[in-house]
Amino acid sequence: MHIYLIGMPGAGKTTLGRQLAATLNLPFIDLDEAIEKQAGLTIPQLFEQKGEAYFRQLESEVLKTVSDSAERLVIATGGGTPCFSDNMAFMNKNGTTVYLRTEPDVLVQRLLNQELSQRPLLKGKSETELLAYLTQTITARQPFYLQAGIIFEARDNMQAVAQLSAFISRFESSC
Ligand SMILES: Nc1ncnc2c1ncn2[C@@H]1O[C@H](COP(=O)(O)OP(=O)(O)O)[C@@H](O)[C@H]1O
Ligand SMILES: O=C(O)C1=C[C@@H](OP(=O)(O)O)[C@@H](O)[C@H](O)C1
Ligand SMILES: [Mg+2]
Repeated sequence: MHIYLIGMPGAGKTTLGRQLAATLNLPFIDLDEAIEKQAGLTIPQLFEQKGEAYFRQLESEVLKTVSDSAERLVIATGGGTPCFSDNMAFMNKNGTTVYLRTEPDVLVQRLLNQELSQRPLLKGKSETELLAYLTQTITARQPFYLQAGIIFEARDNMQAVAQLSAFISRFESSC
């Protein structure tokens, strides 16, 4: 049974996922990185050259391939992963899903500190446009995100990892 981190871009799936894996002494997989490896193209190249529909199909396939591992993994998904195909049901069947819930204004501040060119759906947006896009997208995605086994508000990083691993072990022992 794997641990799947889900949530909006900037929620900390990759960052917290890596820390959680180190804390639990489990291998870490970033789904976007696995997709890039499989396609031989970066995420921006995939969107540009093949289009989003192709990316979503590949995303669903790679989610299933990496989940085939007999070893328990911490998997950081992409922001859209739970909302396409049967991915959310698949993840709930194959492990513990954790929704890293973050308010749009916090996401904007984190994302503005970063190079947006690596995130094709956000690229070229001003602060106002980013806030509008994230607010609207959270509303659309929330019905999927809220199917997660655990809903977690990430705060200070080090504390967040300890809290999150305690939540996961409590959740899994109650299942
Ligand atoms: N809990 C947190 N507190 C403060 N900054 C964070 C937190 N989680 C992530 N960040 C920062 O936000 C940015 C996006 O994080 P990332 O892990 O790439 O998010 P995701 O994979 O969910 O899109 C990074 O600069 C990261 O350092
Ligand atoms: O929100 C999305 O649909 C996407 C989020 C990205 O992952 P992050 O959530 O790590 O940015 C990546 O999978 C792709 O650019 C699409
Ligand atoms: Mg990520």
